[in-house]
Amino acid sequence: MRTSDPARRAAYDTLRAVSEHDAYANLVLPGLLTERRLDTRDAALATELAYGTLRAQGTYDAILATCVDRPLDQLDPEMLDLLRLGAHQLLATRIPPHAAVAATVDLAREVLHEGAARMSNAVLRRVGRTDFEGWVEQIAPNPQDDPEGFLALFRAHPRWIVSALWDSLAAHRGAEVAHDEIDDLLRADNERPGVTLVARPGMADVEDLIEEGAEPGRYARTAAYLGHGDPGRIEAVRRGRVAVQDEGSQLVALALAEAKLTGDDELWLDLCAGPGGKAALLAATVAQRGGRLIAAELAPHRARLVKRALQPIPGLHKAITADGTKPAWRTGLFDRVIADVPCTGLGALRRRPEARWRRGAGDVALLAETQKKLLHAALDSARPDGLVAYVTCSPHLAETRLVVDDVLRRRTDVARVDVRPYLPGVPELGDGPDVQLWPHVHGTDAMYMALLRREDAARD
Ligand SMILES: C[S@@+](CC[C@H](N)C(=O)[O-])C[C@H]1O[C@@H](n2cnc3c(N)ncnc32)[C@H](O)[C@@H]1O
Repeated sequence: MRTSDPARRAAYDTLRAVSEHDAYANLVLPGLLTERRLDTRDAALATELAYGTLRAQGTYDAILATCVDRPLDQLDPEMLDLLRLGAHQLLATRIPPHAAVAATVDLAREVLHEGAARMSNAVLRRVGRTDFEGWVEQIAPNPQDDPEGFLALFRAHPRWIVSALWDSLAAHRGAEVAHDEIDDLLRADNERPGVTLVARPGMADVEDLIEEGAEPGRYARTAAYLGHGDPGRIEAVRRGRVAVQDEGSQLVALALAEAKLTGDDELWLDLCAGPGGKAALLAATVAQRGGRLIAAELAPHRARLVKRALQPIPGLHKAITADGTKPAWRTGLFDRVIADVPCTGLGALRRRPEARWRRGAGDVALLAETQKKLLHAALDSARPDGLVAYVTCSPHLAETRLVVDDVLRRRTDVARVDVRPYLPGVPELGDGPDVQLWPHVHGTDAMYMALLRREDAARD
């Protein structure tokens, strides 16, 4: 591949892989950067351009729709990606407008043809006539009349997501706070998070990571922040004693591990384990108590990742490929169970730049059905007095509180446990008993956790 502009070319190729093959930008781009040996500066530019363009794609499309003389779905998809990349440079970077247009026109000539170069020149000149705020003024609804519609365009989130996040903020933090904070939350979704490390209990210490230049985590005793450093340079990461893991994920796993339990405490289950981040943290923790973890995962390729994640952890843990809704083990077997269920991922939008445009409101109901089945199965798998953590990386009420409420309405053998005492030092956890973490408040992904105790009674 010959190009005079490796950063823009890598960004463009990432956009194409995402649009054409449903690829994940955070998996594609690092591979391209390594394969093409981009230097640090170009790699940083390519990352900013690819992630920034993908994050704000819906807003750029709304702007481009007013600058192109036909519906956007009638453009070649290559042309559309190119225009989005150009719009991002014009509206959200410090690249001078003439350079943004010229670089995109050159790229059009290189990857498409002369006609595309002419078209991108004409369209981007129209885009560049006003700045981002100017465009918002022209095409966004009035914030007083339609605050959700305004924020959807201004903060580049689909409207249904703005609405779901707002509802969840209101339910957990009150209507007034939600009104004041929704913009902070959406803004936090648009910021690339730094790298957080987990020092797996009994295998590494946060102090060792501080010596490597990391800062101690705010809340989890296992967490350290590496900023935008490369975790691969740390020996303990290469050996699996330390891994990359959001602090919210660490907190919910540790809360389950710390919750008060009477009786045996040696057999734990992770019902939805892939790719294995929480499984590895829980396995290291139960190993310190002389116990073991069974980690189930439906997708065979993800079960292989779980197996790999568990390999360095001391103890006799096991990764199995299994459908958690149809347990392959006898009921009432486990002392502690985590059901970190498949969800829309609305709590981790800052990590996956394209994710917000991929999901639709219709996905939620379908996922909620699976989530309920998995929670029933998790409860059935726990022994009497055993504990179950229901966890999602989405704050959507229909995937969190409403799932738990629905499952509990149908059973007489479950009690709710207040999670908050097991998150010591974490502020602003609401009225309980469940907890919702927030990127703009806690600096973590928006993890949700409900804690349930299985009681000795029959299901309805
Ligand atoms: C949110 S992810 C789990 C993340 C994981 N706990 C971690 O910390 O790395 C949910 C996982 O559940 C898996 N899954 C979906 N349906 C399942 C089922 N019926 N049984 C077991 N796993 C399932 C998905 O493939 C996905 O890997």
